[in-house]
Amino acid sequence: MQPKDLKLILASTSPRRRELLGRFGLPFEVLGVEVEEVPRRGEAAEDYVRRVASDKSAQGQSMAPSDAAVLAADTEVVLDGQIFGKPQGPEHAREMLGRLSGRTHEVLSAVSLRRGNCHWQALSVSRVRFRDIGLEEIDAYWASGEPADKAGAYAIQGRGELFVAELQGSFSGVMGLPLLETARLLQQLGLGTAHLLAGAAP
Ligand SMILES: Cc1cn([C@H]2C[C@H](O)[C@@H](COP(=O)(O)OP(=O)(O)OP(=O)(O)O)O2)c(=O)[nH]c1=O
Repeated sequence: MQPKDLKLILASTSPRRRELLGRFGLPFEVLGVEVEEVPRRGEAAEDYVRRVASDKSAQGQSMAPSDAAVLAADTEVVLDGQIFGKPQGPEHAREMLGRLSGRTHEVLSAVSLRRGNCHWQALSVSRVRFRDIGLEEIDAYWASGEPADKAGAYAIQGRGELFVAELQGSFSGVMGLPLLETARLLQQLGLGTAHLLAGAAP
């Protein structure tokens, strides 16, 4: 049973997150948030994603009704400890994908949930191995428009899967909202897994 009067808000502009949260069949509203996404000097990638996800949910909470539960997330690609955000243009995408080619990187997705004074967080870490990618392929991929707004300049849920030789971890986490970790956080609101598995009535 969904707790009565639960108002759930997804603080995100990402269509991927909307689609992924939508899989549970829960009613929720979406609020766009925009926070500064700049790692601090010496900040570890894990601390950075957690901080940004937390900033997003805090900003969402400041705009939402006071009794609402607010969910937000942040996803970053990490190679050799370096954080790859979204590409700023074709050169940047070429550089990122060139460096990811033939290597294994991590995708960190932090999820943050707030209600009232409570704050819960979860982190999903996945390892993704790319096959070797040619320059011609990178340019063709950029021209598709898919990499532009994605961390690491690729989308595993789209054509970018053609680069993926191996995935260890969470497909939804790489895509932007790890569903297992999100479900665990939603339990804090009284939403059990059985409720999420059943989905809401159409
Ligand atoms: C690696 C990867 C990332 N992404 C996306 C997920 C995120 O939308 C984006 C990373 O940027 P984020 O800053 O995490 O999110 P966002 O700016 O798109 O949305 P929000 O409003 O919630 O802050 O990259 C994919 O869609 N597929 C992938 O395979």
